Amino acid sequence: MIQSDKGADPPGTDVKCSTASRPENGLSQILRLVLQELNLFYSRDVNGLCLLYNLLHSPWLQALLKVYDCLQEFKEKQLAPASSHAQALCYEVVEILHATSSSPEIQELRQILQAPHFQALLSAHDTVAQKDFEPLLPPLPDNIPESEEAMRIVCLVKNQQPLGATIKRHEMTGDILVARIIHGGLAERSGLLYAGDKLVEVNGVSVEGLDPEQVIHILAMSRGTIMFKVVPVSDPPVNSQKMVYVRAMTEYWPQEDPTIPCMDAGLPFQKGDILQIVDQNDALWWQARKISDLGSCAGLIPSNHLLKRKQREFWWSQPYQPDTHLKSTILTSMEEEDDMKIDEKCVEADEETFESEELSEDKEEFVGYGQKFFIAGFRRSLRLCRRKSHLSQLRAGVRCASSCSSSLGAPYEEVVRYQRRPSDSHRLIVLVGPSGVGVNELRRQLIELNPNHFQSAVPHTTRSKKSYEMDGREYHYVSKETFESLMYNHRMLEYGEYKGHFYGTSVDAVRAVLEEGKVCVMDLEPQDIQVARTHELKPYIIFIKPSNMSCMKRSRKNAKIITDYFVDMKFKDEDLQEMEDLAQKMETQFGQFFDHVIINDNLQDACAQLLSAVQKAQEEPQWVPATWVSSGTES
Ligand SMILES: Nc1ncnc2c1ncn2[C@@H]1O[C@H](COP(=O)(O)OP(=O)(O)OP(=O)(O)O)[C@@H](O)[C@H]1O
Repeated sequence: MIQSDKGADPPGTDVKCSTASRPENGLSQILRLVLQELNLFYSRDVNGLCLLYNLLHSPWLQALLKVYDCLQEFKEKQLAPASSHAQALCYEVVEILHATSSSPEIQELRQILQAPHFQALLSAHDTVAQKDFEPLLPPLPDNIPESEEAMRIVCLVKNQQPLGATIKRHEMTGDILVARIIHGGLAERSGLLYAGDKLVEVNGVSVEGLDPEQVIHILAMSRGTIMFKVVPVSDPPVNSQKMVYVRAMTEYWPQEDPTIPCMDAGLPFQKGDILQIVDQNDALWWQARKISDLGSCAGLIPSNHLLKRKQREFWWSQPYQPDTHLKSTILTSMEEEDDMKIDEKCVEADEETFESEELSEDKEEFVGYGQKFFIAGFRRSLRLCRRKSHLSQLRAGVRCASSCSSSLGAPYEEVVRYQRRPSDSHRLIVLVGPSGVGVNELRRQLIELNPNHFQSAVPHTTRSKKSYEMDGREYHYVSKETFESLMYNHRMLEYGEYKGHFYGTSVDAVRAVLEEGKVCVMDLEPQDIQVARTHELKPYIIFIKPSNMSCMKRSRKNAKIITDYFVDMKFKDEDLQEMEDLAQKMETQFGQFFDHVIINDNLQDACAQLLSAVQKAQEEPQWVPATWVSSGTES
């Protein structure tokens, strides 16, 4: 019907002319005319017209046709620069403006024209307009014999960047083959070289009979353009793997690995680095980038399987040391040292320092007393009691096992970006740091900022309740049997023994805070982090680190260290040194778990950083183990 009606176009309207060359007569114009005509039929109530009328009137169809018109118009336009010397023109204009009497508008225009980003834009424009592209590729040799039909000539311009390919010698034939093409490197971007291609010549030099090292030497000596003659691999590999992101749970230094196929192509990484794995085709060597440097070309890293094997070999090559992990080397020796120190401090303290037994215990346990208000969960750090308990021996054993297994555990942990939804529970905030660094101080300050939003978990104890205490406020008071059952059923995130009583924080106590819609903030010993790393709690681990010795001496001038004998002592140099050493060891051994690091120098700054980190943890996407997101299983 519309076709037959086309003949009824009003005179003077050329609907058959090119829609592209005359935009005013484009498709949307045609549509307008059709609608005008349909209008006539519509008023006569012709069947089905109403439907068609609505369809043609629909805004989306109108918009679509407009887009089509624009594209058609653009397609037929030959874009040419108005000037290929825009930058020179700009200088001229600036000169003229200088000579002109100055007004605010002229000054502003001069500033805009002279601004570096504007100059850079004009320079880029002129480069494109003049087609001034460097470097120029040399012409292909024209005397290629017919017998070399299966060959490919590849010219690459090196431009001070590595080629991004490795070579090897075929064990049987002795041929020099391209072993792998590095993602993002020059060779890959050219799309002309593939793993498996056989090298015949490099810059006109035959590689027959040469060692890979000799070929590499020729390549290294080459500047500018390199010409390869290759026999292409019959079946070029296709990388159809999806990108995987992992957290490095160990460190890797290619320079120290004699087994890496090409040391220069290796990607060094440290514990905790997030890596984007772009190629897992090789069972032994993967290709990866650091997410902090995604623009760079990929590097070689050992595959999961290979790195595990390396870890095992390294482990067995070490002389037997019964206590090589953090807790035993540092804390066991600290246990003895501390006992000595505490004795010294005890001798140093005068008698007036000792108060009545009950008051002393309160003071010892609750740092929160004497503050603006009482905050549950602020019994003094368990770190002191852990050092002196028989439980610590047991825990040391458990920790040794877990520490050993973690050093031999999966070297990469698959991670994904996780953004907490408003309906999800808050992530548990865990503060970790060497004793005395200010973990409790920062935790308390954070909670005091907004006690309705931030809260500690109420710990459990086996000691009896005092007259002024309330069950569930200072502690959950439980029997020794109940405590042990929680412990052995892995319901305690941390625990310790002090003066014959057990103390600890349970998963349920944390859950209770989270279920109230609050953010639970707790401190943990680094070796307890693994226990808290579950799908349910999704802990965000913040490492509180001491600053350097001179800064610490200044900032801790009036601070008090809390000792086992509840004598608040000033920090001595050796306390600060011990803190620094311990922080370093914690970072070396557990750095892979730290989501954020805060240097606690100026307390106010550190507290502001803590608040910002905690908000980011709850509101912004973060890397978390893939198992926390993809399934309901705990890891
Ligand atoms: N940035 C800082 N500047 C000055 N003093 C600080 C700073 N951070 C903490 N302090 C003080 O240092 C002392 C020890 O801090 P805190 O009790 O928080 O340490 P901790 O890391 O919890 O160690 P522990 O668990 O062994 O008690 C406290 O007196 C605290 O007020």
